[in-house]
Amino acid sequence: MKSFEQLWAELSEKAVTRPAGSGTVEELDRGVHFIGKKVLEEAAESWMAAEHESPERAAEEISQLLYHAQVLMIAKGLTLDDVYAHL
Ligand SMILES: N=c1c2ncn([C@@H]3O[C@H](COP(=O)(O)OP(=O)(O)OP(=O)(O)O)[C@@H](O)[C@H]3O)c2ncn1[C@@H]1O[C@H](COP(=O)(O)O)[C@@H](O)[C@H]1O
Repeated sequence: MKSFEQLWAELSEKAVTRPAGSGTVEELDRGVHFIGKKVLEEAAESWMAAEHESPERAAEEISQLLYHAQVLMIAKGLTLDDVYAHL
């Protein structure tokens, strides 16, 4: 288990060190357009899981939505504070 901030630290480091086999690095290389579609896909799956599936399944899909939102932030050069400033 990891927190939102722990995941952010891990993904930010991988974006710099670019370890082989990282799905994050692969997504970053594919760019904002590809990552944006993943965000939409996981948002839809989160919605459907919340409407029709168990709380555990909804939590799983929402975790993927948060992951892809973080990858999109990194691709766009944003920091956590850039986003937190709007909360
Ligand atoms: N939390 C996640 C995470 N959530 C989702 N995904 C990716 O998001 C995609 C969607 O997952 P699923 O296959 O379950 O989704 P699906 O909709 O059924 O099918 P597809 O989207 O794959 O077609 C997959 O390619 C996963 O690899 C994630 N990939 C990585 N992480 C975390 O990010 C960290 C870094 O990952 P790497 O960069 O791969 O080392 C890891 O330690 C994980 O904790």
